[in-house]
Amino acid sequence: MPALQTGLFFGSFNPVHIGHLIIANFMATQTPLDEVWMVVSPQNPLKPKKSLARDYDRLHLVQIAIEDNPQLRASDIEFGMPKPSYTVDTLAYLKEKYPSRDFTLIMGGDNLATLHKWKNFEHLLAEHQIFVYQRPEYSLGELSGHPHVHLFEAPMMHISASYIRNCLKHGHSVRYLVPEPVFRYLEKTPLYQ
Ligand SMILES: Nc1ncnc2c1ncn2[C@@H]1O[C@H](COP(=O)(O)OP(=O)(O)OP(=O)(O)O)[C@@H](O)[C@H]1O
Ligand SMILES: O=C(O)c1ccc[n+]([C@@H]2O[C@H](COP(=O)([O-])O)[C@@H](O)[C@H]2O)c1
Repeated sequence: MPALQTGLFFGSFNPVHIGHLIIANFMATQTPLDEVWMVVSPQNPLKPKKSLARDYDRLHLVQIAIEDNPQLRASDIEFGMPKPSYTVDTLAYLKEKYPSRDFTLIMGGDNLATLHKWKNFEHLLAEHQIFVYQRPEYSLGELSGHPHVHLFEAPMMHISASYIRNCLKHGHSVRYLVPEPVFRYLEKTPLYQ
């Protein structure tokens, strides 16, 4: 049987928003990938931990955002691993745990531009394909010419989790910026006030 092609979309998802979901769905339906796992990172090595909601709250928001889509899955694989989360270590663990899957990394052009700062990025690139969606406001950097880097033009929303947290902090509505179940959950449970 051919290996299942699984895309890994890593992020803090603090909180998940429609910009993330548009990318996950695009990659699951318009590329050779069979499915996309949204991997919730407890701590990004290059970002401050400040204003980060608890791991399981962020995971729950991703779960309720995608529960009706069989091609998308929320993953807590990094919760039990050493912090901060280095992607190369997570991939080594996943490869061992799921030998019948091929894992491809999904990232935005902004992340590709700083990939040379990631732990063992040469190994990451040698072992895995990377599907990159272009973000018009960022240049791609030197690694965009690597044979394992594949560029895609996906629909893009100009929003970020920081913008959403800021709206919530000031009591502004985030309706339609996040999926409806996430909006309803955040109304009842003020994670970012
Ligand atoms: N609007 C968007 N469209 C496409 N990709 C996005 C968008 N916002 C974030 N991403 C990408 O999604 C991944 C996970 O992002 P992350 O969880 O850090 O969200 P963020 O919205 O960038 O958060 P923050 O504003 O807190 O930095 C990253 O690779 C990031 O580049
Ligand atoms: O492995 C690394 O060295 C590394 C350095 C920076 C970021 N990452 C991962 O990349 C993911 C997306 O990063 P970001 O900055 O867009 O939130 C996040 O899950 C991080 O754990 C990984």
